[in-house]
Amino acid sequence: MASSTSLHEYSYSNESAGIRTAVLEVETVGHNDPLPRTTTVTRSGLGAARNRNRNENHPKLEEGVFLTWEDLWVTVVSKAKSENGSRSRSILQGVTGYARPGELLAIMGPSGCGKSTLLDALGGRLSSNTRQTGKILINGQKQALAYGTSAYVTQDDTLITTLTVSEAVYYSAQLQLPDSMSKAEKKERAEITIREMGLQDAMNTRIGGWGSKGLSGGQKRRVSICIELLTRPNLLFLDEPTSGLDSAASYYVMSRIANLDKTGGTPRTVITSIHQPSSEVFQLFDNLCLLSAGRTVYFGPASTANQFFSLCGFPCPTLQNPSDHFLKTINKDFEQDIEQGMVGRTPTEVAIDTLVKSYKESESYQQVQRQVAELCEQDFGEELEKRSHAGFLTQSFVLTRRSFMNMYRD
Ligand SMILES: Nc1ncnc2c1ncn2[C@@H]1O[C@H](COP(=O)(O)OP(=O)(O)OP(=O)(O)O)[C@@H](O)[C@H]1O
Repeated sequence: MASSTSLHEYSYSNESAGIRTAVLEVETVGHNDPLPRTTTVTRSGLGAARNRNRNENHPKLEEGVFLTWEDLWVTVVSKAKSENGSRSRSILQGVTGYARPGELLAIMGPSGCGKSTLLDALGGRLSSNTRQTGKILINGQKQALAYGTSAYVTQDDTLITTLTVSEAVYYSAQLQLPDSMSKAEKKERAEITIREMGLQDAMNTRIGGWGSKGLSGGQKRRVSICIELLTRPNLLFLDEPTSGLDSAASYYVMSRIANLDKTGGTPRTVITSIHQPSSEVFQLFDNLCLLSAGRTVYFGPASTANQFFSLCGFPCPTLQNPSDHFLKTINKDFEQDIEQGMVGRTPTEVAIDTLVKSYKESESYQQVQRQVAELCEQDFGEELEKRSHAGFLTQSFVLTRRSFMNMYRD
């Protein structure tokens, strides 16, 4: 049975709190489902989010990080001229979006479309041969990400293979957490974080590497994430956290990440780039940013992306994973190949242009603009505070100990 989706939009307001919330109901029938599934997407802004915080005791939303980027361009400048005679190349071309506390934003697109560049730009990690224009605001202000408020998990695991999981995480805790915390507190933080990532059974297993078997690939990814979570960052960037993992391990890693802020404390803002999520992993995303050659094909609730593609004339075939369909539709790497370079009967280049143009004219785009404007105007008070870390002497002592331990075991 072909799937069909219908949208119902209505709004309600809370006069006493001065909040108006728009609700988008997406009703999907298909995939052999006898009953329609209804996903409710609250298109609320900060006001409603804070309202939820007050009314449902949602923990400390005010301390969360709201990140917005507007008309963001990133250009690479090289000494050699390219084929068209230009010395610069635009990797990101005017992308706009936002990320909010308690939500997981996934950045998807074909290889080389600019996913890592967008993450790097938002995390303030662009390399020196790039130029960036556009507005990136943290809690409505232009500010650098203060120490301890954000963390970035890179694509590669750089772990010391001779250490066990608990040693690796505990050493990192001693290096990152402030001297004002006692050893017992640091140990406890390390243990809680290990449990958060579901690694309690592997605590005493050595990480392992070349020639010495240790953790699986998925477990290593989780140790890397654990280490970055020790400072309890409010903003978490993940570059391809599931690369090299099978679908079961990918789901496990992503579901842990998606459920991180459900365990109490300040809701975390999570932005991840991801290559090819399974449909189960895709369902974990709150928002989706789909890029093609540096342009936005879609930004909005992940649950309505399918509807957007259908409306543009590229419906997802029955029983096909939506993310596979999106990527197949906008991947022009194999354009020379007639079979691959056509979407149905439409050339990929034309399909991408249609989607980019349709997105710019869509209600989703208007909604993103409104949300970004609302977040930019909001008064969030003080800038994010820099957190203190371990002093020079502590770090020297811990690093020396860790090196000796590594050399002895190696
Ligand atoms: N500092 C740089 N100097 C030169 N070219 C760069 C630089 N950073 C990125 N690029 C180029 O920009 C394009 C986008 O790169 P980016 O790493 O953002 O893509 P991606 O979508 O993350 O790819 P993948 O999924 O393969 O990791 C690539 O063609 C890359 O070679």
